[in-house]
Formats: sequence, C-alpha cells, structure tokens
Amino acid sequence: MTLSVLDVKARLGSREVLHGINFNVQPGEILGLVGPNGSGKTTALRCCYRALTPTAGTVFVDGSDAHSIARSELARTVGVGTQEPEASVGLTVRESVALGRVPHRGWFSSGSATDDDLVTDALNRVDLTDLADRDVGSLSGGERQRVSIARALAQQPRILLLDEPTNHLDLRHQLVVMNAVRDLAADGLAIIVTVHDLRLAVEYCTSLAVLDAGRVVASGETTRILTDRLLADVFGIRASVRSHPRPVIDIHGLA
Ligand SMILES: Nc1ncnc2c1ncn2[C@@H]1O[C@H](COP(=O)(O)OP(=O)(O)OP(=O)(O)O)[C@@H](O)[C@H]1O
Repeated sequence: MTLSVLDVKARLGSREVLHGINFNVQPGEILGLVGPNGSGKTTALRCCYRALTPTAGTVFVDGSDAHSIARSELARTVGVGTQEPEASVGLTVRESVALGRVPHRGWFSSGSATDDDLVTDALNRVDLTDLADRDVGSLSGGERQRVSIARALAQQPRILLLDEPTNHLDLRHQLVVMNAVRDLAADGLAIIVTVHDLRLAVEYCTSLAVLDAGRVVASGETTRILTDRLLADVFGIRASVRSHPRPVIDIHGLA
C-alpha cells in the first residue's frame, strides 16, 4: 500500500504550520521526514494518521482519501508509534502490546493463538521479551517507547508511521529498532519515520522529505538529497555524505 500527501496545509492554533506539502511512500520504502526543530515533521505525520485534519490538500491511502476511510479500516492498515505518553499504565508490557491486535480481533474477543504469536514476535523484534510481564508504569522512557513501537508492529499494518522512534533509546536499541524497521520494509511495508539523527537517516532511510518552516524543500533518494549545501542551508551544519561502501555522514561542525 502507498501513502501520498498532496498539497497538505495544516494549522495549529492560529498559525498555519504546513504550507502545502507533498511526499509519498511506497511498499518496501523507508521515507525519513527530517528537518530542524519546529519544521513540521510531527504535524505532517499527525495528518497522515488522522490525528489532525488538514485545512487543505489530501492524504491518500492506496488512492483513497484517508479522511473518508472508516476508522476501523484505517486502524487495520496504518500502524502508528508516537511520542505521546504511554497510556497503558496498569497493563503488563505483553497486554499493552496485545492492544495492537484489537483492530483485527475487536475489543470483546480474547486473542487467538495467532494473535499471541504476533505479540510475541513484536516483543522480540524490539528486545522486550524479558520485560513482557512488567507493569508498563514501571518502565523507563526508552522501554516505554519500545512498547509503543511493538504495539504498532503487532498490529501488522501495511503502512507504519513512527514519530522519533529512537529519541529515548540507547545506541544499541536505536539499532535494534531501526533494524526491525528495515526488516519490515523488506517484508513490503511502506514506512514513514520522523528522525533527528541524520546518521540514522542516512543509514536506514531509502528516501527523505526535508522539511523547513512547514515546506518540503527537498525530497528523493537519501544520498542524492543530502548535499553539503542543503545540510548547511537547512540544518546549519558543515557535513558531507559518503555513499561508499555504505552511506555515512561526516559532521564537521556548525556552518
Ligand atoms: N498548539 C500550537 N499552536 C501553535 N503552534 C504550534 C502548536 N503546537 C506546535 N506548534 C508549532 O508548529 C510548528 C511545527 O511543530 P512540529 O511539532 O510539527 O515540528 P517538528 O518538526 O516535529 O519539531 P521537533 O523537531 O522539535 O519535534 C512549530 O513551529 C511549533 O512551534
């Protein structure tokens, strides 16, 4: 399934914070939304999962206007890992991740063996197996962040939207989560991830949409987009990207 954002504008309070943005993601692709603080990444992602209604433009999920798709259908198709505080305090980690199965099994039926297997697999993918029986309320910030991601994985979406999935994570778990994201893309998911760390973006994102002050100022294949000039103009850093043997960004300092 594809997700396309066409000429989307959005307003928060009295301010227009997205001024007509465009990007799209295809199955197998990891699209990174990157840009400085306040450039509109989270707002753009919220428009994609209907947490925010655009004031103009359209978000298409496989060609249909996302705002006209039944919420229940959207919940089966689009998985979301957000930065919002974990709401499932009082549940165990496993119970919380199992909520990802609700769009498929409904609220009132208990999970099948398949549901249990999918929850186990999701816990495993983000290294939460050992914490499965812990109360979510007793977890650290990074552990809770992985619960949110595991719940989205258990949902088995075709499109996965992740808002800063690595921002509370130690280095090892940043790689664990991004490797899991890469595996899911290889399985055919279309993935959009907002990310600050350009080193992770360069390594894992197949394409980028670069936001600056509510506008997409560049988009396309990652190593083609991140020129020295763009890194200086948009991010205010002196840096360069090497493509071989694998994409790496060298950061030299402030521009
Ligand atoms: N309730 C609000 N009213 C007005 N403006 C807001 C409101 N909430 C956020 N904004 C502004 O909207 C803009 C976009 O915010 P958004 O959170 O989408 O940016 P971001 O790129 O995700 O930022 P960050 O990298 O800091 O997470 C920012 O300038 C922010 O100050």
